Amino acid sequence: MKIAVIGAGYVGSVTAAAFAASGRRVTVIDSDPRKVERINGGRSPIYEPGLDALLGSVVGRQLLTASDRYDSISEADAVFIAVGTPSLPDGTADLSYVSAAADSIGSAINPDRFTVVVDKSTVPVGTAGLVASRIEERSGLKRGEAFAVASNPEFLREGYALEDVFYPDRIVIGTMDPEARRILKQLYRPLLERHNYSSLADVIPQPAQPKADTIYFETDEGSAEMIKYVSNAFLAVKISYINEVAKLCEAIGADVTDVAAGVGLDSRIGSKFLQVSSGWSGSCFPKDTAELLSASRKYGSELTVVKAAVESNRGMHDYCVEKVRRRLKSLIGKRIGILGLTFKPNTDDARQTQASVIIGSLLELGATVAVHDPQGKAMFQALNPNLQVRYCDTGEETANGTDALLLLTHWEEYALLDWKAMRQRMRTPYMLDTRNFLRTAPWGEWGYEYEGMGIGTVR
Ligand SMILES: NC(=O)c1ccc[n+]([C@@H]2O[C@H](COP(=O)([O-])OP(=O)(O)OC[C@H]3O[C@@H](n4cnc5c(N)ncnc54)[C@H](O)[C@@H]3O)[C@@H](O)[C@H]2O)c1
Ligand SMILES: O=c1ccn([C@@H]2O[C@H](COP(=O)(O)OP(=O)(O)O[C@H]3O[C@H](CO)[C@@H](O)[C@H](O)[C@H]3O)[C@@H](O)[C@H]2O)c(=O)[nH]1
Repeated sequence: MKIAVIGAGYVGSVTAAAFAASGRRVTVIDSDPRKVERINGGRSPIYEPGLDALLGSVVGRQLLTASDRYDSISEADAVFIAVGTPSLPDGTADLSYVSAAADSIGSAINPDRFTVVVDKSTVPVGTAGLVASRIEERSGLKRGEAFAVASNPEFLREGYALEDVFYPDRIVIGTMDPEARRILKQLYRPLLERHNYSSLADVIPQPAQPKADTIYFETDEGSAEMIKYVSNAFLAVKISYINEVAKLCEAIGADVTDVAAGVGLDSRIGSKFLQVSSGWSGSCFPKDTAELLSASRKYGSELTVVKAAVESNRGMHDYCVEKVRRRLKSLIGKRIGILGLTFKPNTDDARQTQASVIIGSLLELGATVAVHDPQGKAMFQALNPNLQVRYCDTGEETANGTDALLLLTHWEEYALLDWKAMRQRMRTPYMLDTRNFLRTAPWGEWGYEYEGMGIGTVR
């Protein structure tokens, strides 16, 4: 079977590599020639643990090539669309990249063979129909005859993308076309059965925990498209809930870590996504909650729970700034060090990260800010040209002369810093750990004033 994947970003490059590792011949198409060149050189276009080695292996075995041309579409049994769907200013999803990809597929599709076009991008209900009409317009073909369209949302998490694509909880397929269902089931069989993995054992990660079998779930296009948004919004609501509980724990005199652990022991609730933070962020939750909310309003059925989570989340960013302001009295002329610019560890993705909001507020309140991130500096700098901050090469340098350090992202590298020595670099030894990541260290002994999140003084 031959596959084409359009878009070599966080989803497309991982998807393409996983299909190639399961024995398919894959072409990944991207309009950015730098990404194409990197992949053809056997290197990852993004920072994602394990992806360099996997791409090196499948490119080396000639199972995967990259191109900026669409020629390979004419030979593909399945074409996956994995281009970006960022937010427009009104919160709705920008479908211009998906539309452009559909047009290019329409121009290149082979009328003499059946092709299933699969939407892996996160898109609103109805987009499968839009993709089909654009292909019909360009090609003169009829949906259901020479081609079909399916929705196959992706659920991978950045930083764990390989584990998530090789051992997913579920694969959701949205199409009522029987031929498309047959092709996709055949395509996913090696990943479902995990039988090809042994030959690539050196480049496919072992899951941290034993993984249950993957559920293969078939439905219609619209329901599949909806499943993706509802899943992301559900997770965002869950985090917002525990973050609000953290604030209450501080006020009432309880410890949110224990509260979350105890609550999560109920198997109906589960322990995942109950980690307190300065708020959820990144390239998915903010845009996907915005699109879902906007769709719910359009159809007169506003999802007020999601609306509350979005508002609460912004409040969480502000709460962190307020904690620092309260401790330092005023921020005018104060020097703040920020550890972590990405929305979570093990990624270089700095799109819509909470760090940009928090830093913006600190600067507005008169502070000067020094920042560090192990991987996210380049993207953060490119996306936030107006934030006047000093970029540091190390965590140690970030601490120099500061009145407060804020740990925003729990990179493992920050656990390894010599915190005792870091204290000597600071002007005022105040540390706000927004993830409760380093809370067990002997901060008092080292002369710090340490604050976590949601750790109230027990009365
Ligand atoms: N990032 C994630 O963790 C994640 C997880 C699940 C789902 N998603 C969804 O998957 C989609 C892709 O997200 P991403 O983070 O991989 O985006 P991305 O921006 O990292 O990658 C998109 C790629 O598509 C390329 N591209 C855009 N238009 C093109 C065209 N017409 N032809 C060829 N290439 C084109 C871009 O150059 C870019 O490399 C989004 O809808 C997103 O919501 C993302
Ligand atoms: O207990 C938690 C878990 C996460 N977060 C934060 O929530 C955000 C999102 O985290 P995560 O979901 O791990 O990252 P993503 O890579 O954005 O993955 C989400 O978004 C993807 C894109 O749609 C989906 O594919 C994934 O299933 C979904 O988890 C980040 O800011 C995290 O720091 C918390 O604050 N507490």
